[in-house]
Amino acid sequence: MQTYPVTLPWPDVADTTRRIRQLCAWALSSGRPLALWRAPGAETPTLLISRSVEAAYAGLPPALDPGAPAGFAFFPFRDSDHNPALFLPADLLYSAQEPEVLRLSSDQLREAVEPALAASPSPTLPWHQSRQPAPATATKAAYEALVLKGVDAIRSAAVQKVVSSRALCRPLPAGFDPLAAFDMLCRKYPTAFVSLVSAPGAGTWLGATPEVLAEVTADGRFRTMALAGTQPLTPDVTPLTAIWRQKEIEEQALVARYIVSCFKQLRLREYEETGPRTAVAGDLLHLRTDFEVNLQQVPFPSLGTDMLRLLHPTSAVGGMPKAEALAFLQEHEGYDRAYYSGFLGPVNVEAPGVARLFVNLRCLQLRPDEAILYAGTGLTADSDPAREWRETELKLQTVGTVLNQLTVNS
Ligand SMILES: C=C(O[C@@H]1C=C(C(=O)O)C=C[C@H]1O)C(=O)O
Repeated sequence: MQTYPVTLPWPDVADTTRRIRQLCAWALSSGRPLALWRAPGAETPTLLISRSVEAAYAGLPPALDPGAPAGFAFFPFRDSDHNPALFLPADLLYSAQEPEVLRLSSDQLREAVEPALAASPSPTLPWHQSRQPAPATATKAAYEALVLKGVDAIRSAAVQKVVSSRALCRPLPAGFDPLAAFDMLCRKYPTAFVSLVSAPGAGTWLGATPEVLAEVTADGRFRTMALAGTQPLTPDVTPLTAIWRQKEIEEQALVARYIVSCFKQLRLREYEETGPRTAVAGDLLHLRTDFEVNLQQVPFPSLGTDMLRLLHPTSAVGGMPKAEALAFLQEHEGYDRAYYSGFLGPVNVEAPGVARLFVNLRCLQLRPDEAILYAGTGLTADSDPAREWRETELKLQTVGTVLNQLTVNS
């Protein structure tokens, strides 16, 4: 399908925020899925709308290959009928970098969207809702009991590492506006991948994640990272002064080793490994190792695709060994993670062959009157339940900040 740019006569002054709102209003009221995102370090967001949700149902994770279709991947933590894997085709693209231009895949879509450009969107938009009930939320006692079970499983050698998580339900402030919340996350977290995804069936998800799952860049590099270990960023503890405990060093090393084992499985030896270093993510610090492969120098044209399929879900969100850790979570975690700790991001949108996929962390799901927030912590044999609970509280604040401060429509 050919996407051609169309310059459309927008009826009013060049206000990209308003244009994004108009396009979202049209997509949502006509039952179409949308994804709005701002890449780390980018100045402006991109909006993608698909012709229908039926066109977005996906099986395997997307191919990271210049010839593959352009779209936005939105994959759940685990496959299930409740949380379909989606690859939203790039039928309509709008980038605030080119405010007068819409990229459309067909004349049909152009005819459908044109009248909407003159409409005045209402301040409250009909965001898509998940058909699933709200997930069970864990009390402090319940979460600490889960951590203890995880520690037992590690001590008995059933697993090496497991990442437990929980959901938290918070009321939405009156007049909460997801687009204003998205803008706020963009301003507050310039180095995060900030996203707002709304799709029939999957619901509406907002987040600001620090974790790259698989990236293929315009200059032919494949990148991924091992991110784990958490402590708060405070005036006394900065990336330069942070000290890590043995527990966090081991926990992060396991994630790095998992990535190396995926390269090994593909028999790739030519990767560069940098770190671990302390990295800032919002008000938190993590340990991070970066991995990079120069795709021009290795005989692996499908490395991005193969690595994506091997990596997800990584040991940073599931555990190790993968199958045993996932079985532990299925049995004991007690709620449906849905799209939390799945992955998301654009493929072949920026340019053919460029993909930016992130782990869906520091996110929330919007429901009519409430937000469901999600966070997890990597456990090892030395985990302290009260400390792990506090760590989830800190992580929940990253996206939770929009609920504290946003009460009016912008
Ligand atoms: C699971 C989460 O984060 C992951 C787990 C971390 C940890 O255990 O220290 C750190 C970064 C992420 O890889 C989350 O944010 O919910």
